[in-house]
Amino acid sequence: MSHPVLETRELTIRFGGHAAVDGVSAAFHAGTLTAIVGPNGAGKTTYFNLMSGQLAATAGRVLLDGVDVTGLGPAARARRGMGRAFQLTNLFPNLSVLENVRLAVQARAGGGGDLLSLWSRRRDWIEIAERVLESVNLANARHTPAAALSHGDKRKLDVAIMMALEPHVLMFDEPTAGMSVDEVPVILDLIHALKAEGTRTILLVEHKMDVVRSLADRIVVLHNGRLVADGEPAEVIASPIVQEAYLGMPARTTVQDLASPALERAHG
Ligand SMILES: Nc1ncnc2c1ncn2[C@@H]1O[C@H](COP(=O)(O)OP(=O)(O)OP(=O)(O)O)[C@@H](O)[C@H]1O
Repeated sequence: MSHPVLETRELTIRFGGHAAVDGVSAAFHAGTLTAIVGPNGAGKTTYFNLMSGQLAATAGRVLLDGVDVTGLGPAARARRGMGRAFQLTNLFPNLSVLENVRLAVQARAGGGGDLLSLWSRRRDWIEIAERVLESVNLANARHTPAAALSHGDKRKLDVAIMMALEPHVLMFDEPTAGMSVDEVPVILDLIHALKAEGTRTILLVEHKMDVVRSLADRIVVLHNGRLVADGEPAEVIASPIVQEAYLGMPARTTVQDLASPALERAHG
């Protein structure tokens, strides 16, 4: 098998005495979409934050393309090709959709150079930005200020900005959360298309099991900060440890989302 693009080794973070992520080792390969699931508070978002550099590990390591990036912050990891959607902190609220994406394209290209060449390159950047906006179905809103977008469109813009940076690792934190029914397929189709390219390493935190089923090549299950299952979707969903973890979880979480027929019977 090829070398992993992204890898965590015994990755741990403690808040006070509590290990929110506890010795998690996993490797992620190009062309694979991995869904990270688990009950509320399992440590999924914290694990994402440790991989993207938003949080610093208490122990363990993160490797990106074989390089130890544990000590690097989020910007340095982004420059090495890690993209994370749905931070919503990347948006310039008063700039148009197109300007937001154009700035990301420009940042990727490296904004340096003299004014004249900047000006001619600016056209190329705008063209690339337009193409990215087409791909997320946001071209019609190109002149709308980011602040005026619907929640769903803000999420699409966030994906567009991530795409403009041309990451080879893509992390989606609950891509469909807070989206209207008609907005959901656009984001899912986009993730499908990125996956179909077959070259990217895609990670997804997702509660909705139908979304996980339709997208994931592999499921990693976290429970109390620990990795408790890792494998093919059908196998993982059927495993006793997953059923136990989900049967034991609080009411807010969606048991039926993870339900296999056996689990449904247990609940029915
Ligand atoms: N900055 C922090 N300080 C203290 N505790 C934290 C912090 N961030 C997360 N935690 C704790 O770490 C645990 C894991 O939280 P995390 O948000 O990663 O879980 P999750 O699996 O993403 O949950 P959800 O599905 O509800 O989003 C929780 O017990 C949470 O309270």
